[in-house]
Amino acid sequence: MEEVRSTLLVQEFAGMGSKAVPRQYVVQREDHLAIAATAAIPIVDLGRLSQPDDNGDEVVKLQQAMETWGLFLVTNHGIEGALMDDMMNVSREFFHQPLEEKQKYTNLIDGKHFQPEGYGNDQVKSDTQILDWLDRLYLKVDPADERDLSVWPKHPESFRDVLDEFIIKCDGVKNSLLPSMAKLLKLDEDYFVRQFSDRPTTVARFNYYPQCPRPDLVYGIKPHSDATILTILMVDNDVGGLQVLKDGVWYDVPTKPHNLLINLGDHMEIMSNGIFKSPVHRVITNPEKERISVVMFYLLNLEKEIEPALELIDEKHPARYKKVKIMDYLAGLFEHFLQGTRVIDTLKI
Ligand SMILES: O=C(O)CCC(=O)C(=O)O
Ligand SMILES: [Fe+2]
Repeated sequence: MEEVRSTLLVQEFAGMGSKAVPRQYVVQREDHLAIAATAAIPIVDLGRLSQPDDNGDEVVKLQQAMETWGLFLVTNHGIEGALMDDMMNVSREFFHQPLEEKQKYTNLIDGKHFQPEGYGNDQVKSDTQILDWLDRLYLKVDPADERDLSVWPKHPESFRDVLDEFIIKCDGVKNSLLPSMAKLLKLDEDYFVRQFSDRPTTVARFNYYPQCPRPDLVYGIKPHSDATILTILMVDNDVGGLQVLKDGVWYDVPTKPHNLLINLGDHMEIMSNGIFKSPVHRVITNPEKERISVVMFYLLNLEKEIEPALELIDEKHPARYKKVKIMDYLAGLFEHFLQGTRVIDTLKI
């Protein structure tokens, strides 16, 4: 199908100060601001969780979070507040540059053909598609030899150095969570760490949600679950907007300065045979304030097949998901996202 493109990035449109929003962004439903409450997700102390002799409460909190919300906050995670602030600040500086500067990293080849990496907004596949109210920068960071540095910002000048350090630190957070997750499933402690040993994929995504005159009509990001093992999010300290769906009800996700949010992904739900949950979440817009999030997506090697861990399967606990190659999983992702459906549901047995 011929690609149809919107002519403006969201940030440029928002900057015009219009009180209306273009029709491509308008959602055809009305429930999306009806929020019950704030999600009671736990805060897990990662330092204590990693101490074998003194981690009782933290393990219980982690288990409860993984089996109900699929979401939790972590504190004492080893990333200095100053580095988190730097990462947020250089991201904000990047988005605040003039359009011409950001377009040097565009995600449109020859101004036309969409590629996931780079700066821009949604891939537009038809003129009836509903767009999200965000611009983003999307960078593959692992395997490191597959980085396309032509779309890695050179300005602000410290962007790459800060990101390099942030990547290493977030990787450490991921690696210190995986053994506890495996133990909760009574798998070998290094079960998940081993899965990540062979050229896994990591993607960094910088989301910029400009202020929006009609939060009642427009999504920052439509409902979805992440196609990852897990996702680490650093969200704006001052502006909420992330919401999670549980038992048919939407909840606000709380934030705390310098905490990180951990969001389990579909591939963890599959490998845990449904014991751990990959939450459906979305972002709503804010009429007064812009919002930024920095997100690290952790996937295995895309050539790998995933399935429920064989150790979890027996006569009483049959496999609940079919085996799937990660690459094939990702191939169907965007279409499902647009339809408001989930790839994982097509694999349920
Ligand atoms: O901005 C956020 O808080 C969430 C972003 C998100 O869900 C995503 O990038 O997949
Ligand atoms: Fe997400």
